Amino acid sequence: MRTAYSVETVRAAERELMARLPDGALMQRAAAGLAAACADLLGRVYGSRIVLLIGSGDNGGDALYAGARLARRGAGVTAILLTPERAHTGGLAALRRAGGRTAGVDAAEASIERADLVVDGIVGIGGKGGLRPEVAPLAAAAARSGAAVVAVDLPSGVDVDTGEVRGEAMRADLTVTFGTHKPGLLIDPAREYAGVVRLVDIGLALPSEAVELEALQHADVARLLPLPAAETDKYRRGVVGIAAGSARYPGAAVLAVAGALRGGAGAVRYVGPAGDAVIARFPETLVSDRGPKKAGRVQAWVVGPGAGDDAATVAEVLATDVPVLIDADGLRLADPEAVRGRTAPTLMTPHAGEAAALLGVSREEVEGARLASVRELAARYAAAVLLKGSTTLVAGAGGTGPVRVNPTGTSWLATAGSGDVLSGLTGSLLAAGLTAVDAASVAAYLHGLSARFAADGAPVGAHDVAEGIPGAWRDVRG
Ligand SMILES: NC(=O)C1=CN([C@@H]2O[C@H](COP(=O)(O)OP(=O)(O)OC[C@H]3O[C@@H](n4cnc5c(N)ncnc54)[C@H](O)[C@@H]3O)[C@@H](O)[C@H]2O)[C@@H](O)CC1
Repeated sequence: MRTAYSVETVRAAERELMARLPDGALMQRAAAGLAAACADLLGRVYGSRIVLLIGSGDNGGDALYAGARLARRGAGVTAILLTPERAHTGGLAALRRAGGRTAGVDAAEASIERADLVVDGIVGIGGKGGLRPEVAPLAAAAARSGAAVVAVDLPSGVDVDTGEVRGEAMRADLTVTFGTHKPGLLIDPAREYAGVVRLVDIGLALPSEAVELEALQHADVARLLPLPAAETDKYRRGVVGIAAGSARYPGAAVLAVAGALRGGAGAVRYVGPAGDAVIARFPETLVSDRGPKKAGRVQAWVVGPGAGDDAATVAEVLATDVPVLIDADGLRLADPEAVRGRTAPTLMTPHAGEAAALLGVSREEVEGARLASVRELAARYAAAVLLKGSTTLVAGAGGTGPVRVNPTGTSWLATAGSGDVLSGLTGSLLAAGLTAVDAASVAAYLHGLSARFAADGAPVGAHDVAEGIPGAWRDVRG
């Protein structure tokens, strides 16, 4: 499991470790890791031209010490001191001893233009707000120059704890982060500014109860996949009910069933007006037109994809005492009191637009503040929430505790119907007995992986994503 911690937790762990180490030892660990990552990126250090952008804090100190190490290996290193009187004293002395030069902001753009590598040591976890106006042009110059950009700890200008980007920020090809990932490195829009993230172990001891974000990896997902035992039957594997589709949107029903058939439940029951379309495509589906209550036993329901205005079905499903996933139209039709009052687990799966409507804010606000939005929805509805998008997030009911971030997402998934496939897949995992948070995060993982495999660099349709799910399972199980 990859984890991320808040600045507060990182700072506390740093203080604890610093008290036990000689002065400056921690910064040397960080600088050594940073210099090694820069050297790997450059390939050849000797003769390379490196520009360091140096702010007023320890983040600049890391960059200066790393610059000194690279200068000793024959790189031409120029440090641009953005606030010369406040640059890290020890780091500056080390750079000068190693033959590095310093320059003021006036010389910065010309140096950046000729550089092979630009190191962003402007701010790290102590940064507040976007880049200052006088520094913003340097970010643009770095982006123009063709030099590789390495951010120290995190790209300057992004919000480390939330992934929000409220002003100008550096865009890095590589971010070398220390001790642990930070939320801003895993959540869009900031994640996009970070490029590839390399974690350098500096010996921090971080308490597991303070985890802010979790990103499942292959091994975690493999452990959570429901596998049929030797003596099982379809009912013991779980039956998932899909209440979806309408005369107008029969395709949503077909796609949700397509996802559900690949999620590990023993049987898929479909309830709604699109039974003929579903049976034509998937004859193994148990179809009923008698409404959720009379459809027969299910262990979890999916309600909402393509549901149009059928509020009665949504209410009927919410009144059951099994786990319920509410998606798409269902989110609009569900009575918030009925959701909050449920005793069995509830999982809501909005995209940013649907989340915005539920929260009464704009879509841009949700996209700019995903972590806060998913927690807020989970708190308001006392339900688990999967917020779809460029980084899909999953919060547990109530919104406290670690939020899961899906690492397999791909923009190829931004295609009509892919959410219907996800809802069916997730419902199937719920029926098979996974918790709401596990079902949502495992489904998002498989769904993203499947889309990557199916796309392989070309557009995919939602049905391709559904068909690729077994391949994603096999890949995860190794
Ligand atoms: N504490 C430690 O032991 C370690 C810290 N390390 C490094 O130290 C960094 C944190 O250092 P600091 O706490 O000194 O904080 P930073 O270096 O991140 O920034 C603090 C300084 O930046 C200024 N500032 C804040 N926002 C700004 C903005 N938007 N534009 C320009 N200036 C801004 C502040 O006035 C302050 O002087 C970490 O990110 C990491 O790189 C590493 O060396 C590992 C060890």
